[in-house]
Amino acid sequence: QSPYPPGPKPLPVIGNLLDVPRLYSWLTYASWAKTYGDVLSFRVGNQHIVILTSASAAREICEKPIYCNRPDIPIFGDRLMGWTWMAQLCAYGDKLHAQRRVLQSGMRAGALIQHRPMFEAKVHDFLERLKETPGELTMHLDKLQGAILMSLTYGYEIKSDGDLLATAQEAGQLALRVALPGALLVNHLPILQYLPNWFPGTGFRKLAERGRELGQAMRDSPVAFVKESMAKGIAQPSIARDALESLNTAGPDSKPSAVTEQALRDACGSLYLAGFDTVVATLHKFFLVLALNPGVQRKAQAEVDAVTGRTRLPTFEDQPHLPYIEALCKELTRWQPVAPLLFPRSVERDDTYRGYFIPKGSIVMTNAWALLQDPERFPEPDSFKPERFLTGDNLQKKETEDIINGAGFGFGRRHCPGRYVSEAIIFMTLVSVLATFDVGKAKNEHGEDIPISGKCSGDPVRSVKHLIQQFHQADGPQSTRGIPVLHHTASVNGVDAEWSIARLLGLNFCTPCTSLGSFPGLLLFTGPCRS
Ligand code: HEM
Repeated sequence: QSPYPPGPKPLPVIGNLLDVPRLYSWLTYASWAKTYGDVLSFRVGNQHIVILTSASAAREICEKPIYCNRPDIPIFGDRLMGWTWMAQLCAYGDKLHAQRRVLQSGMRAGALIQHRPMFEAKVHDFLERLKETPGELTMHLDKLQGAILMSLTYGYEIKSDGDLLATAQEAGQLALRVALPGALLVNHLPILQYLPNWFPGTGFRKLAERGRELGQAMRDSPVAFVKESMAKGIAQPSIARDALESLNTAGPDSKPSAVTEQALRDACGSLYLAGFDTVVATLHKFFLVLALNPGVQRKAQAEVDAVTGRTRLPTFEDQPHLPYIEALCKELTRWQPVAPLLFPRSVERDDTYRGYFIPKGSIVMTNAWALLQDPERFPEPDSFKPERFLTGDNLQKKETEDIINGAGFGFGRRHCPGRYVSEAIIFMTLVSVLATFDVGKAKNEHGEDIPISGKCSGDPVRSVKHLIQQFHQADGPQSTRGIPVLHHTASVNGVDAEWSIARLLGLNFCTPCTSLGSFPGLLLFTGPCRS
């Protein structure tokens, strides 16, 4: 048998359990990579873990179908919550292919053009709310992303309470509650799921039951809403509407990976949990970047102002004329990545890669943080420098972009299907905020800046928590920039422009985080979650 990929020497029974830090595990993996190379492995108990630290290895491995499963998390499994229908947790195979067809068709760059007015309108609503209560930034960002996802997926406008969004939000909170490391013993001792209900310590079954109900509601109610709206002829453009229309017009398709109504329900029902925290965390990061880098903020504002003449809000049509903003968006993906170890894969059967044996059931993770922090490719990697994307020949640019996309959104067959959606939301929010707000550090009672370190928390479950907590309550809106924050009912050229602008002095964030569960001392499943 070929050797396992090299790695630190394991102890008997526990393997490398004591070598894997709970905090900043990606830093440890990056330093191991210097000794053991870009494909290294270690063991925790009898679980093999492989860490990839080069784009070439990540591309090659993540493209192979046998590396495209997700590790099992018992609470989400079919005996408990039954959430394995969700795209992000789904086994690799026909069901996933059908879902990904729905998602890729509904969220490809071309398909998103019809949603641009909606993105702009939701961002304008956000500006209004931010202007009124800048200290509530977190709440406003949550509302922005919630409203966009419900509209994009179902053409649904959120109401105050008890609506479809509430179900998705409860499901998001539950996902966090049940999947956080140490939250439920059953995730670490899967045998517990087979115990009868009366057995002490099986309280997780109640949560599982609620999860099952929410999962069902998340899949069925919104699609029922879309069908009803279609029957009345008032359905707004959405991924679900377009997919239902294609289903109605297409002839029967007997391929195992054919799109069915169930695939469509599953695909659409996955989007809130997959696309919420990742985008909200990136937008939080943007505000942090502005507060930490006044020079970047001024440059970006100057570029936006030159295009709009400071008489209107920016639009998607302005995008080709905003190269510095484009570079800023890329740097935002690179700097302090939201998913430093991407989402883990599990290996379906024994394999040999570059002469190394990778056993069935191994967990494979890509150290995206290390790829995006490579000083040869990204000099001074700790600094936030959009300029790094404005130079270089085309070839180098292309390679760098591939790395940013792969390390930001995943390599290979299970890469993020929501990349273009997040790029559109992030672009529109960035330019609109830059046009209308100045973002700065909060002041203390003596009027002095409260320092922000910009240091990221090392907990893989909360890698952006510290970034976010470093903001402080704003001291209220103040007029500065003199650009209209338009009501979304107004035309983009500003007929009903309201000439009152807020200044953001400081922000008060909650704690979006970036992974869903872990082994004792080891990240098991990296993905979006909330706290
Ligand atoms: C800044 C924003 C985002 C980041 C950084 C991000 C990142 C990721 C990553 C790293 C993966 C795993 C890829 C892999 O395993 O190779 C993923 C999967 C996924 N993302 Fe995103 N994502 C973002 C936004 C979104 C949005 C807005 C949506 C949808 C509206 C979305 C939907 C999904 C889905 C459905 C999957 C699961 C795909 C699968 O397992 O086959 N994501 N994302």
